[in-house]
Amino acid sequence: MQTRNYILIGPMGAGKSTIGRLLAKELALPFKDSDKEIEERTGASIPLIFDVEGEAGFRDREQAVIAELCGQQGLVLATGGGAVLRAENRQAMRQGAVVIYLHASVEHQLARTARDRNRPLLQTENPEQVLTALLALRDPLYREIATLIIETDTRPPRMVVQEIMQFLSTYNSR
Ligand SMILES: Nc1ncnc2c1ncn2[C@@H]1O[C@H](COP(=O)(O)OP(=O)(O)OP(=O)(O)O)[C@@H](O)[C@H]1O
Ligand SMILES: O=C(O)C1=C[C@@H](O)[C@@H](O)[C@H](O)C1
Ligand SMILES: [Mg+2]
Repeated sequence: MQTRNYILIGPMGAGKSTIGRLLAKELALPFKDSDKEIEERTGASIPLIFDVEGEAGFRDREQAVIAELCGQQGLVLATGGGAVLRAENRQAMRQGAVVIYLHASVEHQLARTARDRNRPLLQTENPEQVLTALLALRDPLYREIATLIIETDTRPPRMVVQEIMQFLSTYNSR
């Protein structure tokens, strides 16, 4: 049962990194964060990678990391908000994994990302407009590969984890 991967997808500020870490503790599985993994392997921050290589360069690095981590077993993996953009990533992520879409409204995404300068796509005059456009484009892609969708606007991280665990208790015993 514990050999499958548990993959968190969803927009910036949905809580993938925060909830992924807590969920990994609950499941007693190793936790990986594709954004962190990219930074460690590149030896550069995400903003610097975007500056030097552009978003396309970042997406190439992201694809390589996702392919490798999805090839492993028994991980909890928090992905970046744009990891679903490439069909190759969607295919790799849905392969034998439980894919959990953490949903958050633009209002909550905005509040949760406001003070963090580490997200290059939001360093603009109007982050609300950017988040709205990104969610419209990506929401169908998140839904396409989701095993489970959880609303995070009204639930603190621990409650989100509890809900995931409740779902898994029936899903894993099928
Ligand atoms: N359910 C929640 N309720 C309130 N605050 C939350 C919730 N989930 C996460 N947060 C807070 O929102 C901020 C962003 O969370 P986090 O970094 O986990 O998002 P993310 O989905 O990993 O974003 P990214 O796609 O940019 O990596 C953090 O400060 C975190 O504490
Ligand atoms: O939503 C996105 O496209 C991104 C989200 C972050 O997790 C990082 O992967 C990066 O800042 C891009
Ligand atoms: Mg994250």
